Amino acid sequence: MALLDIEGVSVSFRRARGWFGHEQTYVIQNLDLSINEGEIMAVVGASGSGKSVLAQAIMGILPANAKLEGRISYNGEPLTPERQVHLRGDELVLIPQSVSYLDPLMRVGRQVQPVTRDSGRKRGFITRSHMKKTEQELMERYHLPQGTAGKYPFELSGGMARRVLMATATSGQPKLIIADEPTPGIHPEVLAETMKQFRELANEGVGILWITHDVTTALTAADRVAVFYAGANVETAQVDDFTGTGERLRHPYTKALWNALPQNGFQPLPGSQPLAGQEITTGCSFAPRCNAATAVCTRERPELRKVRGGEVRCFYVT
Ligand SMILES: Nc1ncnc2c1ncn2[C@@H]1O[C@H](COP(=O)(O)OP(=O)(O)OP(=O)(O)O)[C@@H](O)[C@H]1O
Ligand code: NI
Repeated sequence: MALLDIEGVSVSFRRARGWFGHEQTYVIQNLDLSINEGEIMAVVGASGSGKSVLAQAIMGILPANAKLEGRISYNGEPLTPERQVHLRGDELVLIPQSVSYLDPLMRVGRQVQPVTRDSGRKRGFITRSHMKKTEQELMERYHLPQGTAGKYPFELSGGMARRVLMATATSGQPKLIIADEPTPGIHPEVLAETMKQFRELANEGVGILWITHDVTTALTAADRVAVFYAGANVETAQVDDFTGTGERLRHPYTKALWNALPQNGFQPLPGSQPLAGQEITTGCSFAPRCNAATAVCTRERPELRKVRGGEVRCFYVT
């Protein structure tokens, strides 16, 4: 049983249209994805492919105008809004894409919990010893300069803020971490630290969903890589599949992503990702850019199927 199981999940936003009308725009379509205990699953995909929206859906923090369909299970049971509230910030944590998730009016030290939780500590009531412990931890474990705990978020540099977010998320006893990396990437040093900490946590059994737009980075630390295209996961590959000219990769989009990397010859993929639409796409969302597409690809939507130890959403991959 997977730690997190996402089955047939779609997310749409309700937007005003004209004077009185509304329309639903689908940004995630029939997504299937699972994360096991102790596994780092990287999610890669172009900007706007729905990665952060998926993170919000799992955490239960989608905006009010969003509609979620499908099933998300955690530990074998449906992840209901009640369970999300109960688990959030505890077993289930988010390292958000932007620092704007930190409370701008609260000193950093109050937003980070020390590793050993003070028993009976109540929210809002922070003792001097708590602040001291937090300060020490920020310095030792997260390499932040002395005095960080007393600062406000706006006083932090990008790299420092990232470390604080990491500290906030990992200081309890998380079982599932959703890490949404900022675009463009984070400071290489902070990234290296983060990846090391993720691996340690994964070794302890924590499942990690690691959202990044950068394939090269994903490959350095992940176990599996889920590739998003226009709101759907087109492939789940093993890290080892990314090799050579991409002959072990399954989906044409994953191959194109791989071959577009500077070290693989910078071969660009013509065209662009389709925009979010009013309805779930009938055909394959990649068909307009695919050399191998046939009539069936624009007519029918391929299901995710298991191929060579991975998963792919394409009729023709063998
Ligand atoms: N609150 C919202 N209301 C309406 N549309 C939204 C909202 N939030 C996100 N979207 C749309 O959903 C789509 C997916 O956005 P998302 O932020 O998940 O992309 P992403 O894959 O995380 O991109 P990036 O790599 O740039 O972070 C985009 O088209 C975006 O405009
Ligand atoms: Ni994002």
